[in-house]
Amino acid sequence: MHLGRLVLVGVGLMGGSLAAALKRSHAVGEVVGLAREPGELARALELGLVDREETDPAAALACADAVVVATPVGAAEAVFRRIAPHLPAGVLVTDVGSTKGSVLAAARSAFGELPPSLVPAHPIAGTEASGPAAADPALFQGRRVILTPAPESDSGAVAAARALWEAVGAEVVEMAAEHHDEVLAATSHLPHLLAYALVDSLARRDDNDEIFDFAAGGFRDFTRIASSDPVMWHDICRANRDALLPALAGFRAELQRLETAVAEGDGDYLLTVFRRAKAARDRFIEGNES
Ligand SMILES: NC(=O)C1=CN([C@@H]2O[C@H](COP(=O)(O)OP(=O)(O)OC[C@H]3O[C@@H](n4cnc5c(N)ncnc54)[C@H](O)[C@@H]3O)[C@@H](O)[C@H]2O)C=CC1
Ligand SMILES: O=C(O)C(=O)Cc1ccc(O)cc1
Repeated sequence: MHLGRLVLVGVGLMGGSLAAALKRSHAVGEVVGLAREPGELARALELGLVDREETDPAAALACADAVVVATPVGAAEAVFRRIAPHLPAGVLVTDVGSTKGSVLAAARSAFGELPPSLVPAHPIAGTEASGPAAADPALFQGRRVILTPAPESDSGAVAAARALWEAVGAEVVEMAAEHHDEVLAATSHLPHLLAYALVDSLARRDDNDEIFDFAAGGFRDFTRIASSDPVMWHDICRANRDALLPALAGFRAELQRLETAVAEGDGDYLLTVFRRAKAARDRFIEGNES
């Protein structure tokens, strides 16, 4: 797989990492960053993540072989509207957003109908860091990327998206957007919301200095997740409301049951839950190490 020109909209952790990885594997000739205003991509240029900054979408998209949208998901519709009039037919459009139903809806609204060359993607790789300085060419190596093509998606475009992600070392799987959003609501969006809620609720206590002074490992792990980019997670929680609400309701019921067990001194229930959770985590780690 070789792309002559890749147009990147959003050159932060994800966009920057993809550009760096494609360059490292010699899978791309030129990376053009489409900026909102001149100078926006200065740092990305300095780091060699993009070769050229363009603010004019027509100039950026001329001769493009692929377009990757790597902005927070709330910006997707505005980005699609900006590129729509200048997108040559058949050019692959993909993204890295954490929610997929919202990206398909944004594209339908911006383009009028879904372009067959649009193949939404979600790399299950990342960190709490953001911005171009955090870009890492190895970020996708050995990680999964979920493609969520629509029925309208062209099979050639799906194959091109697959080849792009495989070129940076990812394992590509396909899934319906709705199923993706339900799975990720439970495994990613709910945990981030819980981490933000826990850290915020403790930080707002009067004795918060002492709480942070004596924070043991467990709380520290939650604080790492809660230091993720607030705008990005605000966008995700709004975009995936329909799947996140049932995940939250299910979790609230579980928490309620645990509260009852603590109140009633029901050690059997606590031990059952803790043992089951530990076994699940141990199995998960073992499966991911092999
Ligand atoms: N951070 C992570 O670990 C992961 C993030 N994602 C998804 O990747 C996407 C990007 O996330 P990050 O790279 O972490 O964020 P980031 O904050 O590092 O980068 C986002 C970039 O988009 C630019 N941007 C924002 N609005 C824009 C617009 N309207 N037009 C052009 N550029 C715009 C920002 O200037 C910034 O450079 C998000 O949709 C997120 O849900 C997916 C997997 C992992
Ligand atoms: O930093 C972490 O623990 C993450 O979970 C990174 C992450 C954030 C968002 C995604 O859509 C996928 C992965």
